[in-house]
Amino acid sequence: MLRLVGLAKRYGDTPVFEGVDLELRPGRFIALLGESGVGKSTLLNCMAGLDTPTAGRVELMGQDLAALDEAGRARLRRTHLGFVFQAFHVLPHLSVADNVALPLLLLGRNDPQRVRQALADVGLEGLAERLPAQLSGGQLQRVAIARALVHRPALLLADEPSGNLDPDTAARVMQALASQVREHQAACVLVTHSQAAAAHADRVFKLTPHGLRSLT
Ligand SMILES: Nc1ncnc2c1ncn2[C@@H]1O[C@H](COP(=O)(O)OP(=O)(O)OP(=O)(O)O)[C@@H](O)[C@H]1O
Repeated sequence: MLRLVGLAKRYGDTPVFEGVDLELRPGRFIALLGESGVGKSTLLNCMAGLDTPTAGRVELMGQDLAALDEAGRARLRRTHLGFVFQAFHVLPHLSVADNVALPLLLLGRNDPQRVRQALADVGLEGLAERLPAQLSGGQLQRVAIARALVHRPALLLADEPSGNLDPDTAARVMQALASQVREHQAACVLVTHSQAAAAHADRVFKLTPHGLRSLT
């Protein structure tokens, strides 16, 4: 599903991380902790082919991302990936429901029932027709999560998805991610500073400048 081999990233002369190895199989849920600035978001972006590592290899669904062109990487992402970004990247001129429906439309699917279910999973059932400007930060974050889940991707990459949420809503959102893993055999990489969020994962790793260290 996802394999990282000797992954390294540097900006000019400044190393971010090196020696990152990981193998993630379907149905596995891992949490990634690490100090601010250690490169967790950069690593997630490398996993998605949105950033290019300086060394090493990323294999997604058995394909070496470096061997694909940009269109090939985009196709792979569209089909197999759900990504919750730290900055939600919600489209401002589309309603909540239309934002969440986007991954399905890009795959040529029209499934309002799936959209309703994804919104209900994150507790936004009443807000489908609102525009993003009419939502709170935590509600926007949940739109981003519903959008990442709606097409039932094989791999979920979530960057601090519970960061802006109160404990009850955070637990509900983590539950939505976890059920995607358990019921649909997705794999999930969760970047978080929250121990409560990390507790939903099967394994917890800490990203250090010299690779991933297993904490559990
Ligand atoms: N375009 C860039 N040029 C130079 N350095 C960069 C660039 N983008 C990120 N960095 C640096 O790379 C490092 C990793 O950033 P990243 O956002 O991946 O960290 P993070 O672990 O996700 O941090 P946080 O927990 O605060 O979100 C940081 O030290 C950051 O300053």
